[in-house]
Amino acid sequence: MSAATGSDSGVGAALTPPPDVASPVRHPDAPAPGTLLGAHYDQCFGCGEGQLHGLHLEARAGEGVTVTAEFTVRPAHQGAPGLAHGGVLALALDETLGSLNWLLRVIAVTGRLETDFVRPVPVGATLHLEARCTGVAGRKIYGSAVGRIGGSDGPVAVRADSVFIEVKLEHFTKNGRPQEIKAALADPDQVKVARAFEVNP
Ligand SMILES: CCCCCCCC(=O)SCCNC(=O)CCNC(=O)[C@H](O)C(C)(C)COP(=O)(O)OP(=O)(O)OC[C@H]1O[C@@H](n2cnc3c(N)ncnc32)[C@H](O)[C@@H]1OP(=O)(O)O
Repeated sequence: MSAATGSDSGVGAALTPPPDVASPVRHPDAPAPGTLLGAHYDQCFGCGEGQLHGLHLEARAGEGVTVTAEFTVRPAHQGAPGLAHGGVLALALDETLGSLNWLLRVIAVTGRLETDFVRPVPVGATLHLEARCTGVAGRKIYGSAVGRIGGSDGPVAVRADSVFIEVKLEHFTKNGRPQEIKAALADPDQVKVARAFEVNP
């Protein structure tokens, strides 16, 4: 078997929802449209305030199962001189798509993320992201996101389609490094504990 085929290659793991896909259902307790979601975990590289060079991405609940988010590219995020690193842009898309799970109130992790890099994003630019859940099929949660430069009507810089897979809390408690898991679970703020793992509070 060649290295580019077989079950470990990811080839064939479709991003197209199956015919029996269900429309996503916004949880009744999801934050109202317009609400800032805040960081789900202060050490998250995507949104956490505790990460000096993190993206500090700010996501906001939208209508239905949609979110908007913003992040400003800083010098620490460069790939080529003066330009955002593609991996950082993929992270911004991943984090925004991951925020959708909070509106569904489902614990899920990224299984697949396919990204189009449409135009370069300079340092100092603010990327305006929009993500929407396009369907749910069993444990698979499908989503799409787009990032525009400078404003919600700015030119498209990046796009992504994703499949998140619903997991149990044990996904984190069994696989995460114990010291961080213990610290996160010990937070006296139960909402913070819930959000660190995106668990229904
Ligand atoms: C708290 C939230 C933080 C959010 C942060 C932002 C999001 C992230 O970056 S999360 C971190 C990055 N992601 C990860 O670390 C995930 C690592 N991967 C894993 O742990 C596992 O492969 C996992 C959990 C995704 C799937 O494993 P497992 O639970 O055994 O799935 P499995 O039972 O094989 O498959 C379940 C279904 O998902 C599908 N599936 C599994 N993996 C994929 C994939 N990569 N792509 C597409 N579909 C997939 C399967 O085909 C199957 O579909 P069906 O039900 O139709 O047969």
